[in-house]
Amino acid sequence: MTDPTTDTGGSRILGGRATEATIRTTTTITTVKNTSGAHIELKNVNKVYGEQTVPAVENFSMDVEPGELIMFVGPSGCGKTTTMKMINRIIEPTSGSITVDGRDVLSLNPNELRRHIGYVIQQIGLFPHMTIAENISVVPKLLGWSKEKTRNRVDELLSVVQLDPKTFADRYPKQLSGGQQQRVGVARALAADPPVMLMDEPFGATDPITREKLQVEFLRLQESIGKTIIFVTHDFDEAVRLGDRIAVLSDRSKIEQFDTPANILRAPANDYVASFIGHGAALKRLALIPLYDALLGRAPDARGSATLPETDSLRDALDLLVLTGLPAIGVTDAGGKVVASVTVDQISAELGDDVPDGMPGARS
Ligand SMILES: Nc1ncnc2c1ncn2[C@@H]1O[C@H](COP(=O)(O)OP(=O)(O)OP(=O)(O)O)[C@@H](O)[C@H]1O
Repeated sequence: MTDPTTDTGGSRILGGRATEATIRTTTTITTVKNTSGAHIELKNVNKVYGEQTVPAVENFSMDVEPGELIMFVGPSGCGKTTTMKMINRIIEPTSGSITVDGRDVLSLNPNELRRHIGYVIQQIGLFPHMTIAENISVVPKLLGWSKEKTRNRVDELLSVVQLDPKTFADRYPKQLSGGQQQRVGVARALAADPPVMLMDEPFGATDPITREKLQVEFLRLQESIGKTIIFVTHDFDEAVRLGDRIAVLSDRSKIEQFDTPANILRAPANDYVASFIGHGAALKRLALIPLYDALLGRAPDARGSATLPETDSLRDALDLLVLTGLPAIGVTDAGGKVVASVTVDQISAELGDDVPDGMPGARS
């Protein structure tokens, strides 16, 4: 590998690393590591409620790879929830086919199906008269697990969602904050280790700070568990932050664009998608590019200049450059050694034509 500190042409400081970012920025989705997820396929799925003449979902087709985290984004009433709930048959499709790992969900017993698909909703839905441990144990109990196996799983899951089992297992839901309850909701959905998780605005009811914290935790969790997840949200920024791919939906669940966050930000398919992105697409793209994946300069000679770890994003680097007024920021590797530098010009170069106003290279 080229030594980044001597490469005058700029280099990616950890070239070739199979990162989340490389997965997200390429058009073809590469395999996500550590997946325990299932393949989901929806083909020409329709839903017409009752006597209605207009379908809530019309001819919806989508192929989801094992371990992918797919975000459904769209306005209220466009059919996101209906589409998602047809996968575990909380809502029955009117026509079309849905398969999970090749098995037609319509041929499976609905209760059996739901035990294999974790489900997290905004209203959390914890049972108020049960302790946290009992709430998480609902599905393991249905599956006939022993007391010991269930208790071990509860403790393991509480730790996974960053709640100390000793403190929280025997509390009741009302003794937890909203964010803590939401974590329990995620733990409960994971209890039987389902290959598929459906998440309906799971963080919607939390304040922005808790929400961001839950998102970060959730990403870390997904890195290790690699479930196939369908996640419904109103919030495009949440979709960009979390999704491997985003489906931007309009009325009747029409797919306006289905692609990686980076590709949608770089090239929205139409005005409808562009209106969802709103302002600042370039800045949102910068937040998706970690420094180790960017084309950077040689390590700065000057000592004592500001530094950032390579795992931070180009957006973080831009913020620090603006804040300090420095011409360059050092980039450190996992051992804390300064291995490269980043300047505003390099950040502009990464964006190509898509440079925000006020940065070098911006079109006037
Ligand atoms: N049980 C129902 N009976 C009749 N119509 C329904 C029913 N549930 C949903 N709808 C209608 O189907 C359409 C899609 O609703 P859905 O809840 O899937 O949308 P959504 O995109 O998830 O909305 P939101 O973001 O507000 O939750 C809407 O027009 C809604 O009014």
